[in-house]
Amino acid sequence: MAHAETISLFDGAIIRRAALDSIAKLNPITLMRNPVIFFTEVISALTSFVAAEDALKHQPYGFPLVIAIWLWLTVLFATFAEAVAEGRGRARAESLKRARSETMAKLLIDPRDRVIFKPTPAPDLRQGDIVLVEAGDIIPSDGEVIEGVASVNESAVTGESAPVVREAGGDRSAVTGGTHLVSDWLVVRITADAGSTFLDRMIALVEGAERRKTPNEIALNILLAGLTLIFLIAVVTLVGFGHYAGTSFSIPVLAALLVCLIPTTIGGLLSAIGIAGMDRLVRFNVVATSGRAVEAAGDVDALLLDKTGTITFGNRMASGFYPASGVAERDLAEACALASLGDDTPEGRSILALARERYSIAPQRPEGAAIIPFSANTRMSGVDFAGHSYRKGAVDSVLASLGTQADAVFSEAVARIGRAGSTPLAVAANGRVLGLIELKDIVKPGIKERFSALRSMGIRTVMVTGDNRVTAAAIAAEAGVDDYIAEATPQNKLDYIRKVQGEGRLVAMCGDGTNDAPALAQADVGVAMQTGTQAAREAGNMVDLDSDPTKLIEIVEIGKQLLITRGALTTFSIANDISKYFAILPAIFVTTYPQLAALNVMQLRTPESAILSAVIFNALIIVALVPLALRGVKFRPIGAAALLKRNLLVYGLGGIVAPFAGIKLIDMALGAFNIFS
Ligand SMILES: Nc1ncnc2c1ncn2[C@@H]1O[C@H](COP(=O)(O)OP(=O)(O)OP(=O)(O)O)[C@@H](O)[C@H]1O
Ligand SMILES: [K+]
Ligand SMILES: [Mg+2]
Repeated sequence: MAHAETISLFDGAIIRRAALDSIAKLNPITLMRNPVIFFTEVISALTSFVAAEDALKHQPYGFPLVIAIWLWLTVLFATFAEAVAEGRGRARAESLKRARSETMAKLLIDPRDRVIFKPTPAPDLRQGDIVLVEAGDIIPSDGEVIEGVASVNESAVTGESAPVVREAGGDRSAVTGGTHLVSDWLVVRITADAGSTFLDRMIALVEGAERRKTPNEIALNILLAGLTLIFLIAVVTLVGFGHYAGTSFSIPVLAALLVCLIPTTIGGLLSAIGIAGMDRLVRFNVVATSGRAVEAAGDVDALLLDKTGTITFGNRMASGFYPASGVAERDLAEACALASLGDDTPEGRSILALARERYSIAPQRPEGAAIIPFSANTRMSGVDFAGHSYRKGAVDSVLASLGTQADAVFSEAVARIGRAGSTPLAVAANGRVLGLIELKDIVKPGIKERFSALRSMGIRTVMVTGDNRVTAAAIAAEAGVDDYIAEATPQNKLDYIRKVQGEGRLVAMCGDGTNDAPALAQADVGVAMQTGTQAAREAGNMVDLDSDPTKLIEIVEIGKQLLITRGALTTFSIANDISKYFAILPAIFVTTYPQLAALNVMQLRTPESAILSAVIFNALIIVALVPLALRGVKFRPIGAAALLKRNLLVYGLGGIVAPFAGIKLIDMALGAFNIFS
């Protein structure tokens, strides 16, 4: 999380820029997106006309003018809140922009020839171009490794400076533009046009340029607009009532009353809360492409995880050959090597390496060989040549394809490998099973404790893997997941998510492979590992730059915090009304009904001062709550009901009490300067 440099809540440069931006945001056309504040702007404009007339005819600094100024300030404070939230993201975007490379790419004219290349500026690269990247080079754009193995320093994007391995064929084939190659070379097929690379999208996201209102925000906005309308009707009714009672109210008084009653506090802070949530994720090195996903994370019931590369480190390496009865180990090793000849996955390469190391077997690819590449659906790979056929793959898949069954010795060997948490691959030559390969993998450390933390948050963890049952069970036990599904195809993963969603629950999925992409796209929260494939990273709605599946804990906390903050400030905003009533209503009726003076519980000095104090409080409270909106209300894992009770108490009761104190103080301060005495 190194690049997540903390930006102070009150960074001077951000505040100055936000002050300017908040004025630009007064443009009514853009402000219309926020109905409550737009309405406040209309009221402010109307009051300004009255105030101008009053200032010309009567006194230059009269009550209408002061009210008009504070109504404008209310609008300005609301746009300021949004501008500050955006400014923090912008500061982060600046540091990312520095990573955007203006490098020259080595464009290969003929991908088979790694010697002749044409130097091409990175921005001129198009999807499908093939480039060579050598040690010391900056990777010019996003792409997929089609040849080579190399270590890459991705700190420009992830902040993590330990190099990561990038290689052709497997789940670690994606490279990101702006990162740089530390060793060896790679041939990369470019997968993004200039302007739409991962870095470009990340910059646009943190700048807030791509922010759209979430369905929840739209719903809340509709509710707030409805409340505004109700208060408008109430105030109009009041005018009629006053008329009947022989009182008439001036426009500034009515405007003040109306703006105090409509939910300006939450209206002004709503978008800042959403932006801040996304921003908090970035600080945890998670890039969310949709605000909706962040909200969904707050309510997730189940988390699905891929095994290899997500729960385990994912560098599955061949570690042993286990021949079937009557087969020599060397013959098995040779068959394994032949079956892996065209297999460009890390698993395939590790098998060739082990055969070379143990038996110096290094077969050449025979003339006219037909390569059968690995697919997540068949769960096998192999080669056919000169009437021979070699296959290797998941044990059940290989046996099923041959129509044979395993004998007891073989089954025991499969189980033994599985119990160790390794993956057994069955190997067959010309229809006969010759034995097994063991692929070793390691569970990421600390994962068990983190999963138990998820459990205490009420989230079920389910591992879904293409691997066999025994291995799945062993890894599931080691990692401490609640449940697992073995021998799963991409379709199974998708079906499982749909089933859980069908029960009305929200599902998160963490994965890294191309075969996880459909599931990542279907999940409500799809977290792709940065180490994963391009397809996975595009299908999900979040990318974890640290490739840590247990990061979901932080993601869920941030989602919950976002929902709680919004709820708390809505409660606060609406609770405020009660005390503003007590400030304003006695003030405007006191001449007609002197008995109402009894309602003046705050003992405010004069009607004008009471009304102005309420308006000033109403404006200042927006600014006062900006830090809370940006930082978020602290999330405590104490259960939904307890949390609701606590927040109602703090923000509901606080919302009623705070304005009494605030308005009284402002009234006293005005008195100290003899204003509207
Ligand atoms: N290169 C390969 N050749 C043949 N078979 C393979 C190869 N790689 C993996 N397999 C087999 O296919 C199974 C499914 O692999 P895949 O990578 O699709 O799993 P997955 O569904 O992504 O689940 P996970 O990543 O959790 O293991 C593996 O468990 C293994 O038995
Ligand atoms: K208000
Ligand atoms: Mg996988």
